[in-house]
Amino acid sequence: MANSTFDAQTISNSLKAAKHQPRKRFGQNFLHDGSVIRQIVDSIRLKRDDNLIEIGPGMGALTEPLLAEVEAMTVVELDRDLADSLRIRIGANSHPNFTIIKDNAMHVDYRELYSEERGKLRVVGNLPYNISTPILFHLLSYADVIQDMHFMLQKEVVERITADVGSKTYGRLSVIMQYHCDTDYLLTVPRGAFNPPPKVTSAVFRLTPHINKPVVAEDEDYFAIVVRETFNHRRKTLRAIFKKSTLLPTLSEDDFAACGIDPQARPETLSVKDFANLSNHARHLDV
Ligand SMILES: C[S@@+](CC[C@H](N)C(=O)[O-])C[C@H]1O[C@@H](n2cnc3c(N)ncnc32)[C@H](O)[C@@H]1O
Repeated sequence: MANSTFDAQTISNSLKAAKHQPRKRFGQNFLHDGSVIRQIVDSIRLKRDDNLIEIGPGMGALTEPLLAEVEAMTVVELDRDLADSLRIRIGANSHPNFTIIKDNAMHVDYRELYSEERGKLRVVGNLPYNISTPILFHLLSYADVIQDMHFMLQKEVVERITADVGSKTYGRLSVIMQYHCDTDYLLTVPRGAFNPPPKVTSAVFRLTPHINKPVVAEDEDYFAIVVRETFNHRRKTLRAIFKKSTLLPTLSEDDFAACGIDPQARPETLSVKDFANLSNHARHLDV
């Protein structure tokens, strides 16, 4: 496919034509760098019959090149003005398989977009940074109907999501996301690729929900509490964290040994499997 026609001038003209002032409260930073747009679209490796969903299409910088690659696509846009101008620009009538949902992505029931015939969802979005983590958690609750997700977020958040155990950025977000999905850092995107430029550098990453989780927490809510409580005190040893916490039981040497974990270890050295072992063991003990 030819390079995207979405250069800085096109976006700037589109914004003017739509008399659209980027709205801070909706996290509106529009992509205008054609080569970045092409790299993002290529990284998704779409097939014609994919069930593609874009969150926050904005002025359509990603939407148009994405739509060129698939037979059907649904977009979810909160800003009604942008959704209306997208309908006109893309010509929803001439694209019977292009659907615009004017709604908050946090309120969408993604299960309704799935069917055996359409297949699992492939979700894409240059996400509004102000609500990025809640949107990710909302989508994780639909992991069984999602094939994969490609998102752009602040580089710092992407580094945390994709961090390896033991690294400086490994934390709660890494463990929870990696419990549910394979995570891949794909590309770094400079501030200048957007209009207006955001304050920080961005990055694109892929989340692929596990079909069969390699590690199973018997109680996922309790697992999330263990992860949160331990990383709230990431400088302390696990022995001290469990002793001090009002939500977790005090663990004996035998308890730690049963989980195969050194009580002197600190949270960032624990793998997802270690956290699952700890929570599966601790949930049976009295606090
Ligand atoms: C960072 S902009 C990206 C726009 C476009 N995809 C691009 O790359 O140029 C985020 C987009 O998400 C929309 N948005 C913000 N909050 C939203 C929400 N809760 N649900 C759906 N869309 C939202 C904004 O209006 C905006 O169009």
